Amino acid sequence: VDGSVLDREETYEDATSTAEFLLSRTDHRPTIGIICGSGLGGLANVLTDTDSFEFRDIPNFATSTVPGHASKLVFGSLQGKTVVVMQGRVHMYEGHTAKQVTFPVRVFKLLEVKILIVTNASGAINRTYKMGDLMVICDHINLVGLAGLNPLVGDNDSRFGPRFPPMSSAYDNDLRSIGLKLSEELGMKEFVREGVYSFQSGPMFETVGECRLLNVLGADVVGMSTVPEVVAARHCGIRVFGVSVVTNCCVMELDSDDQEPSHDEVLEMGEKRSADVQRLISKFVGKIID
Ligand SMILES: O=P(O)(O)O[C@@H]1C[C@H](O)[C@@H](CO)O1
Ligand code: HPA
Repeated sequence: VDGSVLDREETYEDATSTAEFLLSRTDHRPTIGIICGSGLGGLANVLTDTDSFEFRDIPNFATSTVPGHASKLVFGSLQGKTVVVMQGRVHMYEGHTAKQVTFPVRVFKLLEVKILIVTNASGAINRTYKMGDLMVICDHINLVGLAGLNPLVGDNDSRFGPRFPPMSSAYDNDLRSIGLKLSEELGMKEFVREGVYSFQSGPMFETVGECRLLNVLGADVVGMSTVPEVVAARHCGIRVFGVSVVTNCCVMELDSDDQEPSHDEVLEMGEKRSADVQRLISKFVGKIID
């Protein structure tokens, strides 16, 4: 597959050699990893004292082909903490396997990252949500993973985690409380929600019937990423905090005049909210004990 670098299952040894590659080229020893969603990579630009690597120069990393995903791994300082930021991510719809998409998370584990912060763009299923809202993710619905396309399928390497990991508290309760309290302190209460992210593989946006189905299932938003990374992180014991930017409202009625979603609209709204996301995540990093 174009852009994919491994044609076999990524192993613990692959992750070890990638981690060693990075550790020999930076003095940073991050305890917090951050993955930036569509239009949200600006966060990497507020780090200081940075060491930056193009994904294509990192052994075993895949490269993103999606506009709005810079494909850089940036180490640096943020609010007095050492962090590693993926400025952009790769998605399964680009042709990568779930294991390739989550390989960076396993490398984070070997770098001794303890907390993963994930951001993404999503479409609103919940009819009370508005474009531009931020949603602290409290749970996910992994339709793709439930159907068998997930990074934990295949041999389990117990050096990463157990064969049967629980996912019932995937999004850390304490981290969510800190994030929500902080959003109030920052005057964001009016547009910050807490809700459920549902994952579909993409790259097509959803039909009306699919949106209605997701609504019945209890989803508040839908997107095309994040969940594989969260599954891999929880498997290896990394705590997770997630924020989704509602970049568009899903079309819930056939033959309506509602605007159809487009990636341009997603990027535009992602960039509009990017300063707020940066502010929230930066202060959050400053507050948490890693
Ligand atoms: O990486 P994220 O989940 O933020 O990207 C979303 C999902 C698709 O990649 C794209 C659709 O516009 O944005
Ligand atoms: N659907 C799926 N993924 C998305 C959407 C959407 O409406 N908006 C941004 N990412």
